[in-house]
Amino acid sequence: MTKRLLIVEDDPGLQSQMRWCFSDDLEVAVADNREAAMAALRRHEPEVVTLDLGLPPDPGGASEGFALLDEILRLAPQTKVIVVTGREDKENAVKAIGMGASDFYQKPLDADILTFVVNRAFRLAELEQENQELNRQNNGANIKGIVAASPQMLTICRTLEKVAPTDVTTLITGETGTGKELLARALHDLSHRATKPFAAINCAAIPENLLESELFGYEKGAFTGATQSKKGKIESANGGTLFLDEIGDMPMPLQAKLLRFLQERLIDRVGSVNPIPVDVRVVCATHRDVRQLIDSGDFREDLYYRISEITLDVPSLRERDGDALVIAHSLLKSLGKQMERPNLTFSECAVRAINTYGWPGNVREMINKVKRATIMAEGKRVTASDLELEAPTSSGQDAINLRQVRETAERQAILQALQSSGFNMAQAARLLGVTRPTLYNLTDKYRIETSPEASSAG
Ligand SMILES: Nc1ncnc2c1ncn2[C@@H]1O[C@H](COP(=O)(O)OP(=O)(O)OP(=O)(O)O)[C@@H](O)[C@H]1O
Repeated sequence: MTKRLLIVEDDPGLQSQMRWCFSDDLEVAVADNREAAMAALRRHEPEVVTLDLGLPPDPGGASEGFALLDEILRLAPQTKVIVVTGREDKENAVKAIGMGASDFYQKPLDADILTFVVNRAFRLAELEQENQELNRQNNGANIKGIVAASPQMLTICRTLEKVAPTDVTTLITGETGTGKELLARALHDLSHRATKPFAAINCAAIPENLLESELFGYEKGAFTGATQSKKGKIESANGGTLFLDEIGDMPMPLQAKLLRFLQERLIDRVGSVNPIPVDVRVVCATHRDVRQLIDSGDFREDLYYRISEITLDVPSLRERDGDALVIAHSLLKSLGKQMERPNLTFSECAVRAINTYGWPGNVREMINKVKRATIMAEGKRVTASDLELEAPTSSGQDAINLRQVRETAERQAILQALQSSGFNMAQAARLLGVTRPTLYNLTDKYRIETSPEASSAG
């Protein structure tokens, strides 16, 4: 991306000397008074501004320069402002730094030093931007491995953070591929048990006759083939967390045995009469409707109450506002890196397709599609067809002129950014690549509500 510099200088001679210093590498705008400088700031959004403090109507003093410095930092606080002062004007330089200027430079002009100071400011701006981008990717979830921006998932993450340090038995429900196991691992990682084992077992994947010995272990000679004793999953999780996936598929006889374990915290290995005490935190998950299973007599109600001291209902991807795109971006980045295809981006049609598709297989399905696209994409742009998705028709198709197309797209992008950021204006502005004041102007212009309540009511 081209770097942009704004030179605020009222002396035409100095203006052209400074322009000459930089115009090869940078996009340079020049302003000779406060009003012109603010207009240029809004228009070009320069990362760096050099600001001569002695501007008209106070060219001999610094009042106008300070007023402008203040205005710049209020409108675009991330801008790196280098104040240019007179030869012996240390006092004003110090005052400007105190107000938030990032550096100062004293006249007379020395091209080498000025270039050095300006480049350093660009580097600083770049680092700050990278840092912000990293924070954005760390996303609202703030839990390792979980990418989320939707208010629905952020609420789940905050609940998870509160529940994790406790030992309460937690039931995680949600469609397949929504991230139930990921959340179970996060519960473990954020608990005091984090350094102890996390043992997972999928109750639906193991034949009924083997599940009991898998869970509870067995003693030597307990059955044909039991040539030596073996610990079960529950025992191997001792001190840590036991994750029972697809608990809704657990056979009835084992439900009774599990209930006894949850009540007494003792296990009986198959073929043993000596109960063994085990200290585990239990987390269960299911994609099935447990209430329905209870009604149909396939799940014990007493066990249900035991395992659901806290329930986390994970919404499907299509129910989460803005998550699909945020997760897709994150996957494209990580898979692109893994497959040595960095710097891939989604085309506009891919973005629309990701946002409109229903994702029946949720995040797991998305991983497969993005993986495929990472392999198939020609060039740097991933298209909807690389993702094996249908490209939805452009929403601007029926618009009668370019302005309408632009406004429709702008409005949609703003709504999307607000939803993705949980209506955090600073974060939404960053997502859109505009300043916060610009975003406020745009939400006013399009009469977009800036709070989640108001927007869902509307
Ligand atoms: N919010 C998320 N951010 C990043 N990765 C995610 C997210 N949700 C799910 N995933 C990834 O998607 C895949 C499926 O998630 P997971 O296995 O946790 O789903 P699940 O609900 O347990 O599925 P199932 O019910 O089929 O067992 C995993 O690779 C997981 O890391």
